[in-house]
Amino acid sequence: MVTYHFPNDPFAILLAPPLDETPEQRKAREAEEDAARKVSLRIDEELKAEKAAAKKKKNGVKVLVLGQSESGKSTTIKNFQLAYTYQAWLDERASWRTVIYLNLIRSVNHILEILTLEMTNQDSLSHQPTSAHSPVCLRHSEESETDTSDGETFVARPPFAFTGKHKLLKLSLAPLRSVQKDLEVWIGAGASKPQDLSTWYDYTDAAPFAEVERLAPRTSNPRRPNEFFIRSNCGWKETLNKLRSGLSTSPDHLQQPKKGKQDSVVEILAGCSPNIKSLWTDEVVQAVLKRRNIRLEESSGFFLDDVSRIAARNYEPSDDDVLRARLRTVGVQEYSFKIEKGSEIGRDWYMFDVGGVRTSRAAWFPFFEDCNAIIFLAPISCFDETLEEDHRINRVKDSILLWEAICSSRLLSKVQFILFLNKCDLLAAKLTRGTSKIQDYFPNFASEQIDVKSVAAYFRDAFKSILKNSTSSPPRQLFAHMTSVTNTKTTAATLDAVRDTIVHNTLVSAHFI
Ligand SMILES: Nc1nc2c(ncn2[C@@H]2O[C@H](COP(=O)(O)OP(=O)(O)OP(=O)(O)O)[C@@H](O)[C@H]2O)c(=O)[nH]1
Ligand SMILES: [Mg+2]
Repeated sequence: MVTYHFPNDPFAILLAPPLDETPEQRKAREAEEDAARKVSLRIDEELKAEKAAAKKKKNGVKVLVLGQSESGKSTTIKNFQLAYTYQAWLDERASWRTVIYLNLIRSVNHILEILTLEMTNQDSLSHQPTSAHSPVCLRHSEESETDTSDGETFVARPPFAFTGKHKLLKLSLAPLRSVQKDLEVWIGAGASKPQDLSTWYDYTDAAPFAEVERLAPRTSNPRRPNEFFIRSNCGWKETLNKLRSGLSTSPDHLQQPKKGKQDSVVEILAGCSPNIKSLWTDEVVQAVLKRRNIRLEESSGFFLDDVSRIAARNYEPSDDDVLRARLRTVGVQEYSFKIEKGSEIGRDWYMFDVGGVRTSRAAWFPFFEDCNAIIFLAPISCFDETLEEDHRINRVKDSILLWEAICSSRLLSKVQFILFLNKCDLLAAKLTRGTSKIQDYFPNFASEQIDVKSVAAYFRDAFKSILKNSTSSPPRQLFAHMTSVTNTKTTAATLDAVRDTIVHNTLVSAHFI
């Protein structure tokens, strides 16, 4: 029997093995203690690694990419990936295939819905005795077709020449509706539409984070709820990882796609490909879309022109496809890059991509704390459009309100601002068409010349004067760029300039220069 001596140590007495411990019990105890020691060592190692990562991050450059939904934030980050971490980009590229399928199928289903509506309306009008031999009468607004209430202006429009071909196309492409539903479940939150706020009695706030900042105590750090936001499993990086591993991104395990489901999507799409092409190139369908002022080719996630290539069984997404693919960001997604060129070679960059819909913006605030620069995207082609989440609000006006709040944030008073006046390619197309007049939406626009340059200059001045009037001291310089971030060539040059600006200003504020 072993005798133990505990000179007045109550803990040692408490933890001591029983005095009558048998050799077997001792062996089991020692094995248990050994396992516990290993766990403790592993935890120590993890804590050390976390501390090292936090220290490294402290020395890195932190950039927040902000702007309303569909302003091009994720696309800008994709450009950074392309330019600075091409291997990671390549690893991820194939996973975008499912998202591109969904983008394509959504466009097809959108056309089918409109076609069905138009055919039904025309059918019911043609059965009315007065219109049997006369042109179909439509209300002047492009959307309503059958309302004959008093006081409306009506214009006579020739009926569309629908034939049996359109009925057949509708029938043969009908399975795509359930494929879309499957893909949406499969992809998860990023595939869903944002919550519709337009039926709310009150307008929602453009910058709900301003209220969070106002309420935050000035002395305390607005601590980041790290685990929830950064490791949020609904960010698109996680979505892509799951798509790559063939798992459902839906939290509901009952919704897991059956094995081979992706193969069946590929098969259905390949089978539908000729009919999709026939639908998209059909003259009557094009006329329907035109009359309704729908320009699918300018909306996000447009792939109808590439249907034969994308619906091929061996389809692999190209860089350009990935850049044009649309997946809504939900939560906040962190990206890290190492600068591979110039004097700052080896420096770590951390970029944060956020969800831009109004209801997501309160979640931005915790990331304001220690950021060095903000890239703010304002899509200026949207001067005549409204927010998807609230059709009462003009998109450029929303961007301006958002910018005002960011400029007056106390926490951001020392942060470098870089403005991307984005979607200049779409602005050019819109101005050339001449269907919308900028003065109808921004009556102060006074330039005689109406082109991309003058419109961009008008908005740049508006953003600049807001920054100038904000309270920061010393006044900050605004670096504004006209961009079309789906164009990788022109964007690469902009990103180099942005990188140099951010690095320079970060060093200046750290008193290194
Ligand atoms: N033509 C054109 N399309 C663009 C441009 N910038 C972005 N897009 C497209 O617009 C869509 C939306 O872009 P995203 O980068 O996903 O927008 P986001 O700001 O991240 O949107 P949220 O994640 O909802 O906040 C994508 O399909 C892009 O390909 C541009 O400059 N020109
Ligand atoms: Mg995004």
